Amino acid sequence: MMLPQLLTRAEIIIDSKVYDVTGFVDAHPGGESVLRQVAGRDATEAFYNLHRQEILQKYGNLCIGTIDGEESHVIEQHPGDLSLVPYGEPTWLTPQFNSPYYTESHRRLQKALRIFTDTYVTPVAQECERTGQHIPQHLIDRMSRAGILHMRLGPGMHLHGVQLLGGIVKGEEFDSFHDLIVGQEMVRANARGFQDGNLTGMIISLSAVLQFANNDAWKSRIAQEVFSGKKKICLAITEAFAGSDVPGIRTTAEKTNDGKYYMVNGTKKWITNGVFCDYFVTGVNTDKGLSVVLIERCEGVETTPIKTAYSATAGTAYVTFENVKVPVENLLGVENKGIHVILPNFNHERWMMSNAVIRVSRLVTEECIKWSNQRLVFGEKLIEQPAIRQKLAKMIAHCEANQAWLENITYQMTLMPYKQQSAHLAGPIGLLKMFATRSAHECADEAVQIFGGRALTRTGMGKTIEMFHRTYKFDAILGGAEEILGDLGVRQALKNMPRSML
Ligand code: HEM
Repeated sequence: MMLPQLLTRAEIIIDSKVYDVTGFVDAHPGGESVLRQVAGRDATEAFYNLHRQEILQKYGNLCIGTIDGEESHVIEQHPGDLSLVPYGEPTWLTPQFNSPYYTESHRRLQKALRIFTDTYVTPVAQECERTGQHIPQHLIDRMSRAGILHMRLGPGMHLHGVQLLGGIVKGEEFDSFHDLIVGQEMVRANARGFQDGNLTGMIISLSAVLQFANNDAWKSRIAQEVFSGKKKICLAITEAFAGSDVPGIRTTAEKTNDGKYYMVNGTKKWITNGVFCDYFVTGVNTDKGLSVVLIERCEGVETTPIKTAYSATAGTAYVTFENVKVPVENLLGVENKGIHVILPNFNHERWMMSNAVIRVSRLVTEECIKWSNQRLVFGEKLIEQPAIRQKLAKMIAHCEANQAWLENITYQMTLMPYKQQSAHLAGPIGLLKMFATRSAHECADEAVQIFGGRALTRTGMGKTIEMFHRTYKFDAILGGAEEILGDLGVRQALKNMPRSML
């Protein structure tokens, strides 16, 4: 329909608002001619067939007015808002549903963290993912002040007395469901390389220092430096020679004659955050077995970035230790019994990875539901195709099943003392992570088919799908490959099988 003469050739209407694109046509990523073709017309349908509402929010300065007597129909999302897309949120955040697990304290944390993530984390995450820059200090400082660095380690004494997000939740009341919320809210920044670059190394290594340091004053110093954001720490276990096969590592630590130092020699590979870390919680071979020592960056420690499928913002490193002198006080746990330092932390790491990939699978599903309702093909919306609805059904089912299983395991974590968790939950957590990444595989595959060519480009409407399809394998490999974890789950279950059942 041609619109009133008051529109000049470079003005268009989208959802009852008038945009003057005169100064924008040359810069339009979709080209100049498409805009000229619709100039002077209502371009609502053409626009939403190819763009998201967030683009209009970004280019809000082009809007010069609203058509008299008309109202906008498309909802604008603001920082902190819940998604209104069906299945866009887990059921506990869907008003019509109930949940036995979440208290007011959990809900307060969710709200505050969503605003924090939308406002401060997402813009930085998107930029770092694009440029490959490491996480900036100002964001680390802001997270530190809000207690987010403490929270990301999960429940524990380290949270006691800490003000969380300005005091809305007490450190003492923080449990595994708060932990679940922190993980699920922060991954909504939707930048897989940054997700790991955002100090994931700290989560999986500082916990070992807190639990196994042999000197309290030393432990407090390291913890204070890291929680304040002044120093960065990572876990250095895997090697070119040994991935999930931890006992196979070759990095050696030999005691000096005076017994005061270890001389460390060897290499580590795939070390998340290694490029920008000050401390390395490192697996080494001592004379009779595996030990874990904290190595401070010094002469003899070299880190080189490894190019991975996700952005360099993760700081993934190849690390070389050459005659590195490490004080024996930096030993964590007992010499030659390092496996007891490494194993307990695997549970939280695997649970945390499952938590994240389950939430991102939902985000991908939400993108597909939106796109299917937006995209016009052969004169009708994509969602009119039964084949598309089948794909969405499968994706939704995977997301819902995984979230329910995750919440069940998380509930057990809130009640079981630490020792019981190791005995009873290592297997179920392994199986959960295995299944969550199998589901991610299914969701990534279906999402690409739904988005078509746009799922193969790093910018534009399909960018979330492109990234997920390119990176979900990080979750299927890191922290224990699917096959290893499935096997662990079955072996642990069989340990508890009574002989009388034979
Ligand atoms: C205020 C109006 C508009 C703005 C601010 C705008 C902005 C953009 C931006 C930022 C992109 C890059 C893709 C992305 O990041 O998603 C893009 C792509 C594109 N735009 Fe626009 N656009 C506008 C109106 C239109 C209209 C009315 C049409 C068509 C009639 C159009 C056609 C296209 C096309 C064909 C692409 C390439 C998209 C693809 O291949 O997926 N744009 N636009």
